[in-house]
Amino acid sequence: MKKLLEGKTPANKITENLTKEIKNLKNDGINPTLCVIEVGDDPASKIYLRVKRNLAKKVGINEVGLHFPADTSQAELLGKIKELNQDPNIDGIMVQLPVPPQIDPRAIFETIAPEKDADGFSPLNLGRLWEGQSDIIPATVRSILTLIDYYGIEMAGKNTVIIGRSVIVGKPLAAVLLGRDATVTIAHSKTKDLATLTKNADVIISDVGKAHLVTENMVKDGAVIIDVGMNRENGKLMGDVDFDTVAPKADAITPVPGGVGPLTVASLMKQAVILTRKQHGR
Ligand SMILES: Nc1nc2c(c(=O)[nH]1)N[C@@H](CN(C=O)c1ccc(C(=O)N[C@@H](CCC(=O)O)C(=O)O)cc1)CN2
Repeated sequence: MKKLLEGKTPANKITENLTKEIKNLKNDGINPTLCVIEVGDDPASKIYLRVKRNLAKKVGINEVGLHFPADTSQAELLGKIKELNQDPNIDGIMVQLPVPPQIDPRAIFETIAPEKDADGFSPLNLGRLWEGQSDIIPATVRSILTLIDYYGIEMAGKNTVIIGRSVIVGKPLAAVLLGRDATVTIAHSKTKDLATLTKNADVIISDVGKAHLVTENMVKDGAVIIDVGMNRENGKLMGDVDFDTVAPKADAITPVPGGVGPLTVASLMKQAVILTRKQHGR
């Protein structure tokens, strides 16, 4: 392995730049405000929300946290989102996932106003990615692009296999990488011979949530491997890629933890500032 694609250094750089940018906005009387909604009491979400709160404070974003009990109805949540859509003091809105089963995440994505869509999950913003718009994009996708740019990975003409077809990572990532002239294939649970695809890939990006999914015999020498998976095995956090055996073959590979993950929250803050600028005509 030639390069370890660690996320902390580019995340710190984003944080530094955002701090300066927000200071300038505040000097002009603009106070970026992000509303973060939690429904229920998912323990992992609590940790991510704390990280979001702390980073917002660090860079100078005004974070408004709202907590709803786990039995909140979809109608009640959507009603609150509609109110926030109309609130001129709120620049960005996001609802932490997962939400309780009585709430359909798609209804949330469809209700958040596209111009306040901090997660970049609204159908309009997701659709615009296929037209080449890439200023409002899901945080994980932005994080992957940040790694690609920071480490100077050229995507044009690269055979790129994305494993996972989620609406919030796999599909938008395909749109954005097509925009970078990559040759993109999306593989998923019904894909017949995953190894044949991955063995021919210059870049493999996995977001499935299955430990040891990508093994050494599935990867060609010199491939770039980006692992978005987060799995716990005997208490240990690991990605979808068998890091120890795949890393020696790879030209570049993300660690898990420490790769895409640390960039996710910084990417959300970046997006909150982009939304703020747009709403204030900057
Ligand atoms: N509305 C949203 N909900 C969720 C999102 C999202 O982008 N929007 N993503 C995840 C959770 N998440 C942020 O919300 C998140 C996930 C992982 C990390 C991270 O730093 N991971 C570390 C490991 C952390 C650990 O030890 O558990 C890493 O990979 O190195 C940050 C944020 C689901 N919900």
